[in-house]
Amino acid sequence: MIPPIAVTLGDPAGIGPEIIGRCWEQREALGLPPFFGVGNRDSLAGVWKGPVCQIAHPEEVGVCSDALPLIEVADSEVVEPGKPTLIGARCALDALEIATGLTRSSAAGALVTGPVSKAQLQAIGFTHPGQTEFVGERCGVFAANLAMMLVGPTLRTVPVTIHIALADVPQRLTTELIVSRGRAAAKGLTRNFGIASPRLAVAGLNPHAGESGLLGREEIDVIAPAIAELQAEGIDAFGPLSADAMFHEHARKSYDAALCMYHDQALVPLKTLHFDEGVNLTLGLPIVRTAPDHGTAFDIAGKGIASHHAMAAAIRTAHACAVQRAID
Ligand SMILES: NC(=O)C1=CN([C@@H]2O[C@H](COP(=O)(O)OP(=O)(O)OC[C@H]3O[C@@H](n4cnc5c(N)ncnc54)[C@H](O)[C@@H]3O)[C@@H](O)[C@H]2O)C=CC1
Ligand SMILES: NCC(=O)COP(=O)(O)O
Repeated sequence: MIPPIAVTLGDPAGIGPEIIGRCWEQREALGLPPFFGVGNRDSLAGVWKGPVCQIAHPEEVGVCSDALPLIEVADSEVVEPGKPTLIGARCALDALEIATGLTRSSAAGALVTGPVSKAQLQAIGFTHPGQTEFVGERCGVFAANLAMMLVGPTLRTVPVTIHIALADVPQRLTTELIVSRGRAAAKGLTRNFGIASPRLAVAGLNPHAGESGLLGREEIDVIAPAIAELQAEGIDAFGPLSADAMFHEHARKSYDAALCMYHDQALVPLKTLHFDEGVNLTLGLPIVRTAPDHGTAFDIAGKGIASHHAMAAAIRTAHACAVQRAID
C-alpha cells in the first residue's frame, strides 16, 4: 500500500494552487491516488472555491474524504495571482522542504512538485539550478548522478545538460556526464517502468550529428566515446543520431528514451507532442519525484484557464512509479 502522495502547491502566485484544486475535485474521473497538498492556504482559496481540510501529517489524509487535505505553510501576505513576491517564493521553498522530508521519511509515498519560478527562488538565495537538484541534495545524491526525464505517452527524453546557457553547452558536455546521465536513464527505466533492457537513442549536438566532423567534432570526440562506454556497461545505447530526425512517430518506436544534449533538444519534442500530459520525473533518487512539464504560467494564473492535466499525469505517474518500485 503506497502512502498518500505529497503535492506542493508551487509558487503561490502561479497556476499550481488552482490546478491542484481541480485535480482533487476531479480525482475520481482522473484516476488519481490519495494525495495531499503542501503550501499556502490563501493561495488556494483565492483561485479555487473547493473545501480544504487542514492536516498536520499524511496519516490524517483518510479523515478528509470530502475536502482537499492540506499541510499549511503560513504566508503573511495577500497572494495576487500572476504577481510573484519574495515571500511567496519563501513559502514555495518551505513547502518543498517539508514535502521532501515527508517523502524521504516514507510518510508520503512520493513527491510531486508544483511549478516554481527559478528567478524568484534565486532572488531569495536558492543556489540550486532547479527543484531537481534541491531534492537530490536533500537525498544525498550528487547532481551529475541524477537525470531529468520528461515522460509522455509516446516519448521519454533526458537532457544531459539542463539549466545552463546554450553558449555553455559545448564546454559542459563531457563524455563522463553523458555516461552518468545515460546510466541513470537506463537504471531509471528499469526501476520506474519495469523495462528490463532499456534502449537509449543518443542525440548528436550539431546538425546532421556533426556530418563526420564537418559541422562540429563533439559527436566524434565526446558523444561516440560515451556511447561506447555505456555499451561496454551492457546498456543498449546507440547513436549519435541526427536530432532533427529522431522524434518522428516511426523513430520513437525504436527506443525507450532519447538522451539529448541540451534542455530544449529534450523538451521541445516532448512539449510539442504531449504538453497537456507531460511529466518531469527525477531519476537517481531514493524517492519518487515528479512534476508537471510546465512552469508557473504567471500570465494566466487565477483566470481559470490553466489545464490541470499535466499535474494529474504527474500525480498518476508518481503513484505508478512508487508501485513499480515496491514490486522490485
Ligand atoms: N517544474 C517547474 O517548477 C518549472 C518551472 N518553470 C518556471 O516557470 C516560469 C515560467 O516559465 P515559462 O518558460 O514561461 O514556462 P510556462 O510553462 O510557465 O509558460 C509557458 C506558456 O505556456 C502556458 N502554460 C503553461 N502551463 C500551462 C497550463 N497548465 N495550461 C495552459 N497553459 C499553460 C503559459 O501560459 C505560457 O504561455 C519560469 O520562472 C521557470 O523557471 C518552468 C518549467 C518548469
Ligand atoms: N524545464 C524543466 C524545469 O524547469 C524543471 O525544473 P525543476 O523540476 O528542476 O525545478
